[in-house]
Amino acid sequence: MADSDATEESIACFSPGLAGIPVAESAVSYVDGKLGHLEYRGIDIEQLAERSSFEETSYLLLYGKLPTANELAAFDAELRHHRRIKFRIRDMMKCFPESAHPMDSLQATVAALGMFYPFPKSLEGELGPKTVHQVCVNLIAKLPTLVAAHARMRHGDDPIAPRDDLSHAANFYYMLTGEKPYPLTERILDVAFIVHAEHEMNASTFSTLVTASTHADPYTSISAAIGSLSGPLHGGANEDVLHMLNEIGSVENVEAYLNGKLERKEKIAGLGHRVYKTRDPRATLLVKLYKQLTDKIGVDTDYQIARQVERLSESTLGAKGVCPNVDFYSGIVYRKLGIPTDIFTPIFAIARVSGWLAHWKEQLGNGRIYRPSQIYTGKRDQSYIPLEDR
Ligand SMILES: CC(=O)SCCNC(=O)CCNC(=O)[C@H](O)C(C)(C)COP(=O)(O)OP(=O)(O)OC[C@H]1O[C@@H](n2cnc3c(N)ncnc32)[C@H](O)[C@@H]1OP(=O)(O)O
Ligand SMILES: O=C([O-])CC(=O)C(=O)O
Repeated sequence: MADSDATEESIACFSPGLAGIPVAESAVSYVDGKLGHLEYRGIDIEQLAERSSFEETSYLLLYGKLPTANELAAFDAELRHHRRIKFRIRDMMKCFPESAHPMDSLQATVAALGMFYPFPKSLEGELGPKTVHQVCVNLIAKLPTLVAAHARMRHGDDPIAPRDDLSHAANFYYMLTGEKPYPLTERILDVAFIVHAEHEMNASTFSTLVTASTHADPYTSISAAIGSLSGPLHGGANEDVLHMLNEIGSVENVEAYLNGKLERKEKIAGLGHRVYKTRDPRATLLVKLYKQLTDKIGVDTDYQIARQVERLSESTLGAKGVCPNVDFYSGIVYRKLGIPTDIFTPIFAIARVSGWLAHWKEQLGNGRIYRPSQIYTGKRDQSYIPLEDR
């Protein structure tokens, strides 16, 4: 560390990946990583998965309390009303390359939304509750439409207009496939949205907050979050898990696959978590959903391979707290619903936008610009060398 001016104090605080460093105070969700327990606004995720809807859970996250019947009806009606997207946004998506990943399309179109719905820039963050509410409704309502429209247009199909008579989950499925879902499909998608809606200070939520801390507009902040979520160490892992299951191909191949990965010290998609040192409670809920689906049609190879990966990794990785996370079992549920693999992470974003916005709202007016420090490891006091002398 010669030539650096790092102080002993800054070196002592340094935690790669900010592990264990609180960056905000928040009342949105609570995770107990040892027990594998998750609460949104104090309510156990299992209860929400059992009894709530995505619309109600979004209200809970944004407003810190369960809505009354009237409040829920009004919020739901607003969401339905704001599902449509402007034709210019659709035209813009048509110009994206056919090979564009749906997460890249989503990130770009959410950033573009900010041009259509200008947001007052304020140095003091003085924003009326109505403006803030309107932004939340607009983003939660429009994300499914953006995802479904791109998914269809990339194959040359026309986008399907949203239907106001369907729930958030049913309408997304309808816009994606052209078919109204069976009640079980609708409920499974709804619960998948609930369990993905929020997870305290994960990388994409932190991205939202870092961007918003400069008082950039919320569309820019959510676009930054979508970019963050797309990475394979975060939300993008749900897509990678399915590629891994395809690559393994059969239950008999799991052991050799795992041994190879461990020998090469490579990570296994869908396993491990910064906070959970036991099975992620959401993985358990997703297995339950999968079983509801397969009660009727029987388990398939994807699930059998995934279970074998979990079983065989227990003694090695499980022993050091590397267990299935939320991304491990979500893809096998979505595949069973006939959803294309590259739409898995966009589904995560459709759900997580409520959590991102809850944190964004919480930070409004009381945040300070994020500006951590660094430990400089470069040289000092170097002289400029003219080009001809180098
Ligand atoms: C929605 C979500 O974001 S959930 C997470 C989705 N991401 C994934 O599934 C990708 C695979 N998992 C990972 O890459 C990591 O576990 C992360 C990114 C989730 C967490 O990373 P970190 O908290 O930084 O843990 P880190 O990478 O330091 O791992 C700690 C130890 O567990 C091991 N480990 C962690 N995850 C895995 C894995 N998936 N496969 C094999 N070993 C693993 C590491 O090799 C390391 O071992 P060591 O102490 O012997 O060197
Ligand atoms: O909390 C994290 O780091 C990742 C995660 O599980 C999530 O965002 O749902």
